[in-house]
Amino acid sequence: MEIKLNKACKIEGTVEIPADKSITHRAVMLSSLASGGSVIKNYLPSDDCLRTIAAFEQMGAKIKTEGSALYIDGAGLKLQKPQKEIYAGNSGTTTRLLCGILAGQNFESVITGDESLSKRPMQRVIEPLSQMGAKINSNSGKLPLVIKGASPLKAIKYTSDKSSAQVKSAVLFAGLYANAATTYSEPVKSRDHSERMFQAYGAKVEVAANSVTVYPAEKLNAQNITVPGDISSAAFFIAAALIVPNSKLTITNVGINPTRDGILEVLKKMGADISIENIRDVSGEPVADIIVRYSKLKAVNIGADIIPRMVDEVPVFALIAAHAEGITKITGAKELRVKESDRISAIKGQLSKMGAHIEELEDGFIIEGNGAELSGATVNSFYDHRIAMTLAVASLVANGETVIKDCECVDISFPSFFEVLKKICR
Ligand SMILES: O=C(O)C1=C[C@@H](OP(=O)(O)O)[C@@H](O)[C@H](O)C1
Ligand SMILES: C=C(OP(=O)(O)O)C(=O)O
Repeated sequence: MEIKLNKACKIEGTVEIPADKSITHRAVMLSSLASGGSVIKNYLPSDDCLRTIAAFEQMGAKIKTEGSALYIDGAGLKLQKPQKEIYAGNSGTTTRLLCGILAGQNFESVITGDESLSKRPMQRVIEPLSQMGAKINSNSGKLPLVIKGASPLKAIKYTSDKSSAQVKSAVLFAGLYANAATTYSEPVKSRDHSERMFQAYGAKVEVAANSVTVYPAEKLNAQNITVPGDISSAAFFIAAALIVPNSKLTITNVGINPTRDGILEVLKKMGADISIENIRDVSGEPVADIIVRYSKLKAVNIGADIIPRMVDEVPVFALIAAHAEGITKITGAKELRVKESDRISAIKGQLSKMGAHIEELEDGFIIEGNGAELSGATVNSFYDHRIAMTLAVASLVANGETVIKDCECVDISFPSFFEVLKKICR
């Protein structure tokens, strides 16, 4: 699906951001592994989360949808062997977290995915889970994966060389099936939704600065969870309001978990007019309303210490940096090369086509913001939802028409993106 967009006069109004993708995945997984009936309110019905739901239905969880809620009758920690392979679609989170759960089962299972997912690295989960005793065969570290679980798994102390919530969560899930406490350490703390939610479902977890210890569990307790809005989805509208002159936008129900709020911290440093109001707790996650006004921004340098807190926002941040005064350097973002597309190369290529001054680094970008005016062009999303949405926001400040290819990929994380965008563009 090709989408054509034109320059916006301003961004105005109030939007409620759809539910968090990371939290929806985890809530479906933990509810499926729990004993009894859980309710997940305000879940995200995006393609990636639907893959997770389908996977657990295949393994014995009974999942019913009613409006924006999911009713899950858990299968317990020991799942049923799926009758056929599990298709994870485009979703890295489904695949990697599932590996941790399948490692602890008494059966062999197979995970496959789409073309993009089949190119993504899985050795990062194969390695710790193999140390724990699972037997995993792969296509040179890529999908399809054949996972033969072991019971119990062997507890390990694992130090990861990268900060990845997916690897961490895979090890934590496997730790529920281990013979003793399992500890995972990482260089910079990655998103901690798993740790928070494990505790809510009754698993024993100890959290230190950059490490987490999980204890074996006999059972998990069903829960009622409300999923907050996704800051990674909100980031596109924050960006739009910041760079389109005369804008003012209120974004309600945004998760502001401190392991996810790097984008807000960096934008404030750049001089962004962003206020965070009505901070509250929703099912153990901090949530707020965010008011954003068009702002004159100054360039900053960001690196490996903050990237894990804004990893999925880097593409749209690059666009914002192209509107700041001065030169922004982004480093420590090499992980972007192994997401749904090579996001460093995609952003450099497509924003350059629109007239931005961007240099590509192995692990980031150098972006010259001074007065670069964007022009409409025909650009490629590479079937990557974050690239499609970044280019849609870029079109709002570009002269002339922008044509974005293959926009159906927004369904991966934000199916209503273009409707919401239409509502706030004047
Ligand atoms: O755990 C999660 O829900 C996610 C972790 C991040 O990936 P990595 O763990 O590979 O950094 C992020 O990019 C992804 O969108 C969701
Ligand atoms: C990288 C992403 O997701 P996943 O790894 O789950 O495919 C994303 O949503 O930007």
